[in-house]
Amino acid sequence: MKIAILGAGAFGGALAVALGRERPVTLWGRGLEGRQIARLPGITLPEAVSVTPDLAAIAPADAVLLALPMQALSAFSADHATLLRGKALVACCKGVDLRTGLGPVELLAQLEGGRAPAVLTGPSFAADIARGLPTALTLACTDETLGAQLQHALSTPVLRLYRSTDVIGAELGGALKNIVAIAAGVVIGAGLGDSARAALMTRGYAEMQRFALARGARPETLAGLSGFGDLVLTCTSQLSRNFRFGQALGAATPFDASQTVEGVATAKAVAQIAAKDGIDMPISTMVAALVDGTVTLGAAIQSLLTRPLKQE
Ligand SMILES: NC(=O)C1=CN([C@@H]2O[C@H](COP(=O)(O)OP(=O)(O)OC[C@H]3O[C@@H](n4cnc5c(N)ncnc54)[C@H](OP(=O)(O)O)[C@@H]3O)[C@@H](O)[C@H]2O)C=CC1
Ligand SMILES: O=C(CO)COP(=O)(O)O
Repeated sequence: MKIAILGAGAFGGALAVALGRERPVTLWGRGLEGRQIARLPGITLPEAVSVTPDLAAIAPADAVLLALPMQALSAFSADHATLLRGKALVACCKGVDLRTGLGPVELLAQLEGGRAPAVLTGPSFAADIARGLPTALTLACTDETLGAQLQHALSTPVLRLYRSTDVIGAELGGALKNIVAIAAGVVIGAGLGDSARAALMTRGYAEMQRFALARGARPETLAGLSGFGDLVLTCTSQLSRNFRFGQALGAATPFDASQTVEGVATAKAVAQIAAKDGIDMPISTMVAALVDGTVTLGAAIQSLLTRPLKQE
């Protein structure tokens, strides 16, 4: 299976490093030249990685990994539908498209004549993958045969892929945990303490399950790497941009706007869907309001703490 990766940011670059240590792989990024990845300081791409700024160069690939920010995926895949047609597409982004309310797999499935798209998601910081540290991810695809082929093609001795057919559960776990990570960052930034963060994570997980199950996800997927696993990682590490963004919000300090923080747009998308479908999502709704500036930090905290007492 010939593999191409689209997007030479942190995650695309890290996947190229990991796979390129084992097999040939093509990495495309706009304006990409040389063997350094701007978002991965100190990392050099292995020799087996062919680097190109020319998208046509990925034409021979059988499998294409799309490591782009979620909000760029819809336009990008539509613009390059002809090139992507017939290939095994693997979404590597975490989020919900704000315009359509769709996840990455659902967006890619809209391309005509395509094979069942897959999603690669789970607890994995690009910096860890690029350093060759052990990582476990979920590869979800409704086509079991293709899923197994991708699992083997994309696993390495230190990058272990677990297979699933629950693409909705896998993509929603990765999308929703970013919202909770922003909220966890707010809790820590505002000085509310580790106990409050644990409570927030637990109630956030309940919220993730409520939303994902309503959309057809399986509970065990949410309890796996792509849900619970990534929630724990992202809510507890300073390496997470979503967590750091929330922390800055909670502490009222500046944050580098050039960073990709997927939870911002996804919180808005999820809050809209939850309101329309009548799903109780207090944390996501509050994060959406907070990032929109329609509620103050004090009011957001107060609103979550004064919800009616209920059974767990
Ligand atoms: N970083 C991580 O640890 C992990 C990230 N992910 C997920 O991977 C996805 C990508 O994130 P990440 O790599 O970290 O983000 P980065 O900000 O590091 O990189 C994003 C890349 O996408 C490119 N890009 C943005 N918009 C477009 C577009 N319209 N057309 C073509 N290329 C575009 C950027 O190019 P340019 O620089 O030219 O703007 C950049 O190379 C996210 O959904 C994230 O949640 C998943 C697991 C781990
Ligand atoms: O998804 C990630 C880890 O699994 C990366 O998290 P951030 O996007 O918050 O940096």
